[in-house]
Amino acid sequence: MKADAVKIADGVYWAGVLDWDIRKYHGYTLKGTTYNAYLVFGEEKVALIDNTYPGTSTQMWGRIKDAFEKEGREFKIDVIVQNHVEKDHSGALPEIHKKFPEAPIYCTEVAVEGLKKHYPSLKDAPFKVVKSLDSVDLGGKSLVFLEAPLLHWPDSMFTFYAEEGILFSNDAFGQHLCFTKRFDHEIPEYVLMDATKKFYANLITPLSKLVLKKFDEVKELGLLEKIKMIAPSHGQIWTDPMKVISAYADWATGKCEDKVTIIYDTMHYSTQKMAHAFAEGLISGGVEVVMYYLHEDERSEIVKDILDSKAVLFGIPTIYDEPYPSIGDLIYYLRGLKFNRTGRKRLSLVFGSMGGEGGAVKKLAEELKACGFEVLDEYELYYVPTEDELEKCYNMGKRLAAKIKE
Ligand SMILES: Cc1cc2nc3c(=O)[nH]c(=O)nc-3n(C[C@H](O)[C@H](O)[C@H](O)COP(=O)(O)O)c2cc1C
Repeated sequence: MKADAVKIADGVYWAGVLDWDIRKYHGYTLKGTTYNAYLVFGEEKVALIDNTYPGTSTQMWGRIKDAFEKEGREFKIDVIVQNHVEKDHSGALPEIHKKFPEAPIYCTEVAVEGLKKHYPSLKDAPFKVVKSLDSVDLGGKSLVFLEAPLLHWPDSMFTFYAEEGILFSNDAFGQHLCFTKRFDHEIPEYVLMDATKKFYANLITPLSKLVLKKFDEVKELGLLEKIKMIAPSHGQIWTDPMKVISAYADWATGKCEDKVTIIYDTMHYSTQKMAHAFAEGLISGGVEVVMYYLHEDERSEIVKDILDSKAVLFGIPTIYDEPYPSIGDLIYYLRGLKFNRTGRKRLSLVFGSMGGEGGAVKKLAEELKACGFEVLDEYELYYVPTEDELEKCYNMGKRLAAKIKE
């Protein structure tokens, strides 16, 4: 298929894939994404950095051929860089290796095993294991590697094109967006930052301490000021790298807004009434409120708002002596995401309605404490809330708003 490559710097091209159609990816809701592959043309060698999801390579090959035509070079990839094992970046590696069997595959030691397990046809491929600050010379241009274990998988690494200051960061700094333009400034800023926040919340939150450590390491190596562009493996390319670096630093250190996320579910709408009364109290106290109804909303959107909320309220009714089960999906997710690793214990209130012994609120509060939330109060009431009971919710919301704004 014919497809155009996009020149992003002198001798550097985006040759990735626009996936218009994907709507769910490991439980993450999205409206399309891109798999960003990049070509770097040195005077002697050409490197391909990362590739695309299995079965989506037609577009990528079209763009690769276009880039070679634009550069007037013989169609030959000399160096393959695989920053990360995950299939959305490595799915075309077996085809690339088949076409260019002599080209060494640069990756971390852990990645070799992972890639061979994913793609048995690579068992005799010429892997070249790299460590931090190893480099490959393309002729007048060099690629420097930086291991990034657990950012976000054990095999992850970054590749830095030193002469132009381009950091190929793989998943770090990415966003699940599918736009026709490739650069940060070519799409609305709110859309870009919202998608970046969602990506951080869902993929980077538990790694927050490692993010800060990596920033220190990059600073100590004197690389931070050399980064002129960040080219991630999903979404837009950052021509303003400090914008996303400082956003990551804020999220990693638990910087939050005067904002509360309320998450609830309900069977007969009593817990919903409570949620709305809490919201009114919070709004009256001057904080922003975001509301999620678990019956309709899903976890990858919810955690995006938890990331910059100082408090999170959970409302759940009792069913068969237990919390209504939709909350279980979120609780398991929150356990894994470990929001307290951002250096902030988010405040919480837990509430709900019941019709007998109840108990859902207490059980949920215990779960939330185990997930690192500071549960300030619990409020469980019998069946449909009275006006007085709703006023109590309102007042609890207002008091929480005052505490948040202290
Ligand atoms: C199938 C079912 C099972 C229930 N089991 C319990 C229970 O074990 N203990 C209890 O206190 N209430 C139980 N209830 C009562 C609800 O908790 C009560 O109706 C509550 O007001 C529902 O809140 P909601 O309107 O927010 O859904 C049950 C309700 C239903 C529909």
